Order: sequence, then C-alpha cells, then structure tokens
Amino acid sequence: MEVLYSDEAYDMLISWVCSQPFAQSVRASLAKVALESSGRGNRSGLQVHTGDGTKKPLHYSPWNGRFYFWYKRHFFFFERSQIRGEFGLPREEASISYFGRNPKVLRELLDECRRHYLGLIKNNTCVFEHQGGTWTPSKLRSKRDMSTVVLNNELKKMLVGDISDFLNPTTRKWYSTRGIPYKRGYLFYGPPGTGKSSFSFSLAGQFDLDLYILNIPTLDNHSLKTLFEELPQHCVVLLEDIDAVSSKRTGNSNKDVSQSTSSTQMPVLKRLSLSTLLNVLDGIGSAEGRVLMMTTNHIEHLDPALIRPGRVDMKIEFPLADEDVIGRLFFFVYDPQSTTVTGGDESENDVCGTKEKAIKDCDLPQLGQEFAAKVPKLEFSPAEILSFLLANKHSPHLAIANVAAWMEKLREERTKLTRITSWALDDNDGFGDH
Ligand SMILES: Nc1ncnc2c1ncn2[C@@H]1O[C@H](COP(=O)(O)OP(=O)(O)OP(=O)(O)O)[C@@H](O)[C@H]1O
Repeated sequence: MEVLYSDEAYDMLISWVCSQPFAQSVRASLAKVALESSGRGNRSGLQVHTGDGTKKPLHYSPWNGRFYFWYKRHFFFFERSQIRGEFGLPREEASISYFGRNPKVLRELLDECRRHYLGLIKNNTCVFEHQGGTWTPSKLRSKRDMSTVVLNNELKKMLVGDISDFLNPTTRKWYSTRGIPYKRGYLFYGPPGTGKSSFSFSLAGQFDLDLYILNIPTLDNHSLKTLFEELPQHCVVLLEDIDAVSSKRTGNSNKDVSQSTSSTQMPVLKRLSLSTLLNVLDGIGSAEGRVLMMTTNHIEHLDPALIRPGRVDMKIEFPLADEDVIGRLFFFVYDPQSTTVTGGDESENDVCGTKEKAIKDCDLPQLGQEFAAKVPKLEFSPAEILSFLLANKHSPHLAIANVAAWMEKLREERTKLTRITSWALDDNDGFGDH
C-alpha cells in the first residue's frame, strides 16, 4: 500500500511507525530538528509540543530502507525513501506491505495509524494553507478556547448554536430533501485587531474541524478552482481580507478585480476575478458541509453579490472595544483563574507567584471599572488594548497609571501614519513629484 506524501495519511503512517518499538532500533534513520513547537515535526513523525522547553529537540525516524516488524501476528515491512520526482525535485515516498493476500490486513493497520494520529492531535486544530494551487501539509495549532476571544456573549452563543445546528447530521438530510446546497457562510467584518481571525480559529477548534485558509491576494482563477475542488467535506474555509478581491460592479458585472482597491486603498494587481470567486463559492466543486468564513475590514467595498444570502448567511460585526469589552479584557489579563505559569526556572516562577498573589489581593472588579472608565469606548481595538495590558501584565495598578500616556502615544502614531499614507497616495496620483 502506497501512501502519498501530499496526503494526511502519510502523517498517520509515519507518526504511528515512529511510536513503534522497532523504530527505536533501526539502523538507517533520518534526524531532524523538530522546528515547530507544535506541529508535524517536518513530517518525520508527528511532534506534539510537550512543553518541556527543550531548544531544538532532535527527532529520529526510519529512513531510506525497508524495515520489518510484527503486528497482530502478521509480518509487515515498511519502506520509506526519497526519490527524484517531477522536474528532478526530491520527493518522499512510503509504503507498507505484508506477507499475505488479504488487503484488509493493511487497511486495518492504516486504521490503527489513523486512530493513533487522531489521539495525538485531539487538542489541536489542523490548519491548511496553500502554495499556489496546492494545499500544503497541515500545521497543528493548539485549539483556542472560545473564552479567550472577548466578544459579546449573546453573539457568541448565537453563532455557536447556528453552526452546531448546521453540523447536526439531520440538518444535512433536511437540506438535501429540499435541494438546498448544504453549506453555510459567515461574514465577519470590522476594523483590524477586533478578533475576526481569532474567532474563526476558535470556532474551528470548538467543532473539531480542520481550517483551510485562503490568502486572496496570492490566488489566481485556476488555483482557486483547484483548491476548492480539493476541500474535504467537513471543514472551515477562511477567506481572509475578502475586500482584496471585491470590486463594486458598475454596470459591467464581470469587471475585472484588478481595478479594485484593497483595505489600504492602494490599487492592487490581482489575478483572481470576482466572477470566478462567485462561481467557485456556488459551484459543484464547493464541498458539501463546509463552513465558509470571510473576513474584511471594509464591508463597504464588497460587491453585494458576494455577500448576498445563500453565499453569506450571517453578517457579524466585530466592533472596536466598548466599555464591556475593555473591562473584560482587563479581567482576562489579570484574573488569576486565567493565569497559568508554565516553563521558566523556579526563581522566575516564584516571582510570578508573588505577583499573582499581589494581583489576587486586588479588588479586580473595581480596578477593571476604573480602567474601562479611562479608555474611551469604540476608539481602540481589542488587539491594541490587549497588547498594552500584556506589557503591564504584572500590575493592574501600573496599567491604570500608564493608560493615558499610552493612548496619547497611540493617537500620535495614528496621525503620523495617516499623514504618511495620504502623502503616499498623493504621490501616486500620477501628477509627479511634490
Ligand atoms: N476580541 C478579542 N479578544 C481577545 N483577543 C483579541 C480580540 N481581538 C483581537 N485579539 C487579539 O489580537 C490579535 C489580532 O487579532 P485577530 O487577528 O483575530 O484580529 P482581526 O480582526 O482578524 O484583524 P485583521 O482584520 O487585521 O485580520 C490576536 O492576537 C488576538 O488574540
């Protein structure tokens, strides 16, 4: 049985093989630094982060040979090597065989590999990105708990309820008996740093779905079609910064998006046309059961066709932080319940412990109110506030004392940035030097 490197079955097989006793004593092995703290360990066997803080841990796996082992009273051999593929590029290959005639035995073994792999990744979300027209091997990221995205609770509940209803097996039947395509689309819109991507990621984790991220500016028509055709049945597809593709159609419904403007208002060269995107979203190639999440900073730049019901079933605004969110972000950072001290040496933990105790002794609700009263509502994004609070994470009092100066600095930076942007735009107006 051959297993293709490009397929996730490859990871299932290799990670199982690496966990077997025979793999520890092989004489030909591949040594690699497991670069990612949590991920596939360069596809030489799944490496799930152990949190021991080892720098550049080495990982070994059977390589370039034939390796024999017993499994359920059958004699197997596993082969893995590197060959020259298309255009002379090196390509990895693996296969598994056994002495016998029943293919079921091999499938049972692969199923065991699958279960082993699912056990390893159970607290992770598999994230797929793309290079041109192909999905790259998934990366594993720890699931992000929904509670870590500070948002209106009603909204959260409503969205979670909507998605869980959609994913309910009876819903699929309901859709098919009525001839309605079984898919659901959401648009998350709002200023940068308000949690749109983070929330999409935590939703994927909540429903144990793989996340497929599409980066619009790097796509052309052909690759978008191919990528959509390769989507599995149940997954979350995240189309980030969808305004980078959209153009307001002025009479000509197929106007090319190369004339559109991006979030920064700068003209961008794009090869992906709006009509292709619309066809792909509606087409047969569009996987059944997929949850589509689109994000944008500029809902006003979107073509109405892109977000019409059927393509987008719910539009959800992610606003700048209001008083409630500001207070909850404060709590999120200082509440000892959401604090875990990991890694570091003992003395560092002692310091953290002392600081935590000092924070515990504070009247947090009172301080939270004080902090929220100092920050004007709907002026700063949750990302900005969080970043400030993290810089003062050991002292809520310091955060309150420093917040006015921080806001002033941020406002100055914004003014400067607006001046630079408008200067750059003026310079690009085709009227030459200033
Ligand atoms: N509401 C929030 N609650 C908790 N953390 C947040 C929230 N909003 C933003 N953050 C934090 O800010 C950072 C940026 O957030 P994220 O990328 O989700 O924002 P975004 O709205 O998708 O931004 P953009 O529009 O620029 O893509 C992340 O580290 C995230 O954890």
